[in-house]
Amino acid sequence: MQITITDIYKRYGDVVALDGPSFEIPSGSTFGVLGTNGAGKSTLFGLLVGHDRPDGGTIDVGGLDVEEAGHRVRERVGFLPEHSGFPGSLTGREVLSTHARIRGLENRDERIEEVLELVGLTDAADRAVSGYSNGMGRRLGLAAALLPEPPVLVLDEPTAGLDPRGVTAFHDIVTRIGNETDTTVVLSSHVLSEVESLCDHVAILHDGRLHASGSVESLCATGDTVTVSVATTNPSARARLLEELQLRVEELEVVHRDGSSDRLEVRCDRSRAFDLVAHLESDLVEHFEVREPGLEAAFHRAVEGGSMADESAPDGHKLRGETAHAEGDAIPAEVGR
Ligand SMILES: Nc1ncnc2c1ncn2[C@@H]1O[C@H](COP(=O)(O)OP(=O)(O)OP(=O)(O)O)[C@@H](O)[C@H]1O
Repeated sequence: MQITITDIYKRYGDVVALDGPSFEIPSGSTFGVLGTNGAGKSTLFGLLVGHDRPDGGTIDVGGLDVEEAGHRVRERVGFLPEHSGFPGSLTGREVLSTHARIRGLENRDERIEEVLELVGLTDAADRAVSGYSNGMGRRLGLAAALLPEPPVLVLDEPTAGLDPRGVTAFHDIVTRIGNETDTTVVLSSHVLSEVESLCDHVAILHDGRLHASGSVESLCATGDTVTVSVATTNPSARARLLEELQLRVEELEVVHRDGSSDRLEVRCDRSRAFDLVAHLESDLVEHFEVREPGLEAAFHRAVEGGSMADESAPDGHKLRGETAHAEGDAIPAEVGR
């Protein structure tokens, strides 16, 4: 089911949370909404699932306007909010049974078994939710969202706070949903590697504005830089190597800034990559890895490059880059994992 977002505005008092982004979410895609903290992702999701009303613009879900046909749209959209909680004394199965009753689902027992199996909670279904781990709680929330077989699934930071096993389990479920159903999955995340592996399309928001959207493949293909990760022999070797590289390689950008570690991550123009690698043949270096620009580079380019509205501004007042600014160390720290 296709979703079309057109010139959507939302403000909270003086804060403009969404400043007119427009983009399409293709039917059946797994779509990532990316952005810096406060970019407007959760606000957008709140509007998309009909929990809140926009101050301007429209969101169309499969031909229905969210504002005009709120109830019918909500039937089409399963939602896993960023924070969800269930009464701890109920078992997982009882939680789902309550949700199914509220939704008026037929064949409810059968469907409950199906979603329990899909999210890997069959064995834990009769345990009280108070004993569930964080990851199990998230999977139960996903099961509840999936119960009515919605054609659209919206997941707000679904893996935030999960341990690596929980993250992997969640990824497997989302991949399965993507492969085995026509569901349009819309998710937000700060972990770019996660979005790159799960999603086929993305939108990048910053300060409530759209900075890029399209297929992951097309966004990643436009990079002209390479990233080099270097493990040095110790932190002082790291400092010496960095000093040497900065002297010898033009326009070197340091991606990983932690001076107390022996790891160094730098980015440079593709044309300088040979120079860079030549200087890594040194006894300061344990090993290194050269990476093609991925979604991480596309994200930084988009955030630093200005919004799409700036590019198309007819009066020329809003020049590319004028309104956008990188938020110093905060961006690599948040998204560069
Ligand atoms: N209920 C609210 N009242 C006031 N301001 C709000 C409210 N909800 C969001 N905002 C503000 O709107 C902006 C967008 O917030 P939002 O939560 O949508 O961003 P986000 O991209 O989801 O951020 P994060 O990645 O940190 O979760 C922020 O400046 C935030 O402080």
